Amino acid sequence: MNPLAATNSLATNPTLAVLGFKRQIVYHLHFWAFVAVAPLVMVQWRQDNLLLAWLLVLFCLNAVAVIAFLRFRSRYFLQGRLFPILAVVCAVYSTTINGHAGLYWAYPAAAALFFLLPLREATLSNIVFVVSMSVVSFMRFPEADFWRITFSLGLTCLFVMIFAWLVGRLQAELTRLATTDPLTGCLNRSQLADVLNAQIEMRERYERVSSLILLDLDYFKTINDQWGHLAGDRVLQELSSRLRKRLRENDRLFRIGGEEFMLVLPETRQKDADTVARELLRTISARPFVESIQITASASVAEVGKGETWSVWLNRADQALYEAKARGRNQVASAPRRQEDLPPEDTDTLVTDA
Ligand SMILES: Nc1nc2c(ncn2[C@@H]2O[C@H](COP(=O)(O)OP(=O)(O)OP(=O)(O)O)[C@@H](O)[C@H]2O)c(=O)[nH]1
Repeated sequence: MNPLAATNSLATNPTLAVLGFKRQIVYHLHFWAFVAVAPLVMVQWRQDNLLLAWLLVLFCLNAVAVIAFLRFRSRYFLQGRLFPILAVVCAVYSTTINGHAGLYWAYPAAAALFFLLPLREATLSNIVFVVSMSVVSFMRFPEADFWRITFSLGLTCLFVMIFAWLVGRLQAELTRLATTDPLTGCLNRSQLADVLNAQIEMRERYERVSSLILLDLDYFKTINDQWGHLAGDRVLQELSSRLRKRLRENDRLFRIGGEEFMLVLPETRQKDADTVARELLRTISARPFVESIQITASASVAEVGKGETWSVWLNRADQALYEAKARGRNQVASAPRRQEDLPPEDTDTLVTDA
């Protein structure tokens, strides 16, 4: 696998894009660290620092292994944990035996921790690192140098930590913006295939059956025409919050079109999803929305079938929704299930009204 592939070609969803960039960072970090450290093996060997030379050999071998795993297996060798450990040990040991010549490597090592480890882990590791370097400096250098090293290394860690924290927040915010609909806060279509595929996998592997509900407001165009787009927007916002109130924590709510929503209900059979869909329609029609707007919705329910792809599953639900609309709206239609997906006691395969 080419670790750059995820960002050279367009990633299919924002989560994959972030993973692609993380892989690139890990890949480049190990590559350039290898280029910088490999010549030092010879230097330390010639100076008879055999232990340090072997540690550096280990460092280089780990870099090669990480690069190879990323390229050919698309995963991290030992989860990328060996680089930070070896970098810190080498920097501390090298400073102990080589003085200032070893100290200079402490700064890139401190920065690398923040690129390779989760923020909390990197911060804790760096505290241990700075304290270790301070102890070595105290024993090895004059007092003025000890203070300089402690503060300059501590400040370097602080700056990189702030930078890593901001990048992490920015990444989380961009992912949120890319995966949710700004009007309603529901998930958008970018996650749709992943979420449905995860349910399909649960069905195929563990026989755990999920269902989806498609829900579409009836005659929404007339709301916009009569009360304006702003009122229409507020109806959509209130609708999503009413839907959310009825859902379980594991359920996922998508806005997949203008006034069309999709709910994914893990571990829920068609019969139970049908009950939920009917309740949802009741919560929509029972109380008026903003500006006393009275509205209804139509819904369809489809349980995932064995061997089905997500697009076939969604298509079955789509057909059933069309059926609910055609039969007069404000009702639930169950997508017909294939014979092999039916539990023995269940013969309810027909389209049913709310
Ligand atoms: N206010 C608002 N309107 C939207 C938004 N997205 C889509 N729409 C409107 O939703 C309406 C959808 O109209 P149709 O597809 O004809 O559906 P409908 O009027 O609900 O009719 P049925 O679905 O057949 O019951 C269109 O007028 C769109 O302009 C949005 O974000 N905000």
